[in-house]
Amino acid sequence: MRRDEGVWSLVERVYIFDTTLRDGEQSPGVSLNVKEKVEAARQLARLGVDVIEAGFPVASPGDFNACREIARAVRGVTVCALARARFADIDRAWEAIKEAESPRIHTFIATSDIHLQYKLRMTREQVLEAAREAVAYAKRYTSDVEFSAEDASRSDPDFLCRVLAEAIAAGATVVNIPDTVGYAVPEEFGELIRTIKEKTPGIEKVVISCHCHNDLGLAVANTLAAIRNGVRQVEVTVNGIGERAGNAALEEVVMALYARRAFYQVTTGIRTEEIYRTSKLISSLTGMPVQPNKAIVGKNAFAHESGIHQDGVLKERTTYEIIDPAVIGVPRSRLVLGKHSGRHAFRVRLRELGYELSEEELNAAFQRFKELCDRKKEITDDDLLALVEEEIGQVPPTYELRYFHISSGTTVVPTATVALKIGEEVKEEAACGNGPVDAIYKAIDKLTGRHLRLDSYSIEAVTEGKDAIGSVTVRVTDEERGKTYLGRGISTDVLEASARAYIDALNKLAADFNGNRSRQPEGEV
Ligand SMILES: CC(=O)SCCNC(=O)CCNC(=O)[C@H](O)C(C)(C)COP(=O)(O)OP(=O)(O)OC[C@H]1O[C@@H](n2cnc3c(N)ncnc32)[C@H](O)[C@@H]1OP(=O)(O)O
Ligand SMILES: CC(C)C(=O)C(=O)O
Ligand SMILES: [Mg+2]
Repeated sequence: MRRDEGVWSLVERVYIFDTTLRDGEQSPGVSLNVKEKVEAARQLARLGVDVIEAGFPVASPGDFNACREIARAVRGVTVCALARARFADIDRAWEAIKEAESPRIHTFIATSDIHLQYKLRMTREQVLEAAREAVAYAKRYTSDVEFSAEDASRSDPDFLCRVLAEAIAAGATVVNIPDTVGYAVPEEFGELIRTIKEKTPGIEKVVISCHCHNDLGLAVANTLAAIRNGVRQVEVTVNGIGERAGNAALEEVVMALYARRAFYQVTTGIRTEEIYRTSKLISSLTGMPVQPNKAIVGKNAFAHESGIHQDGVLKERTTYEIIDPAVIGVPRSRLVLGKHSGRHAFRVRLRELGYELSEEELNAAFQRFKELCDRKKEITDDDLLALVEEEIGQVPPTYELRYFHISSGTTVVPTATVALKIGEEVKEEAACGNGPVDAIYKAIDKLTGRHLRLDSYSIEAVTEGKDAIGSVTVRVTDEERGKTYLGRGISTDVLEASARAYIDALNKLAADFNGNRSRQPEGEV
């Protein structure tokens, strides 16, 4: 709890208890060093969480040091450390966080019969006693003591309420109700909170908290159900990381309360514009990538791929977005150009790239774009640039590539069959060559009746990845007329790009011949 809030005012404010550095670090494979934990804690404070659970100091010297450094470094937020219901754990926890501006000891013990019988090997009476003693012992160190009834959702509610009452009587200021194994479902969990409120003496004096795990994918739903029933502290982690399937995701809970504030009628102290940055930082520190379709912070959370949605968003963002991405610190939504996109989004992206195309040019470029989409998963800006440059740089085509076929390999003579549309006719020719490109060019020569000298041929990948677009540039000379032409072709298939480049040069030659090289700069020969 922040100092300036005073102690436990029960206004309609939901306190955000971040356990990324404790339960989040319990994610298999995650281990943060002291420096990384301090960096994360500073960002959590910037985000505006109320409590940072910094670690479990008895677990290791590293965790102890991390808690101590966080307690020293971070201000304006409560720093909390976890301890079993054992004096030695509590001593260690206090030692680690005592320099915090606002320290909290969080002690816990399980209350379900299954945990009592098999794990703790304790009777109910012993657990009651341990809870009471642990809270009272922690209370000697600090006024801010949280008690958790581990596996509360699988506990006998009457016994659970008795334990909570003991903890409150011993001085707990927050009682936490964990759904430790993610077993609860929302209606049931909400009901449990109601029962606790009705049946636990002293409950009105403390903040009720919940801590939900995601084993059934219900951690956020259960947390929201708990809030609806009176919980005013929620234990969450950034990106939902944590033991097994993780914990309730901070960003999802916070943004559900934000987006549906009229429904929930509660607020948090989170600076939502820091959410995206925090998610990125935690992902990079923990090495746990955020799945693209993750709510709020996934790469696709504000990306629109289909034409109808893109058109809607361009006309009015709220048609397909319930949250303005700027609110969580993402500058704007992304229109992803792909095979489901339409002309509106295509035109807008080209405009952003500096191209204002005529309707005719746009339609031609759009058709090429759709063909490209069938071959390439994601169309990048570089792809678009290459495509549009080629499209608008074109002269009226005398020759159009219809198809080609290649037979090539180490033991055969490369042979190409090429079909061109010339005027209204489609003609086909075959030729052999030194290699597949040579064979294609010879077949094109046969079809056009022109014999150009190939002065240079170069190829480069204009985009990245295995499905990159290849750009071929050829320089050819019409020896009869002593003129040289540049041709450029692009495609994900380098042979097709080669054919297109050669045909581009031939079209320039033909246009020159016919006196209608309208769009080519003078001198580019
Ligand atoms: C639901 C949760 O997330 S709880 C937090 C889980 N986090 C962690 O466990 C991470 C840090 N843990 C550790 O580093 C170690 O487990 C330690 C240092 C805490 C303990 O290590 P060890 O002493 O070797 O014990 P170990 O972990 O094998 O067993 C746990 C012991 O604690 C007992 N225990 C478990 N929870 C509690 C509790 N809340 N209060 C008191 N005792 C408890 C168990 O019954 C067991 O006792 P036993 O040794 O008498 O059988
Ligand atoms: C320590 C407690 C709060 C916990 O992490 C759990 O029960 O899941
Ligand atoms: Mg947990």
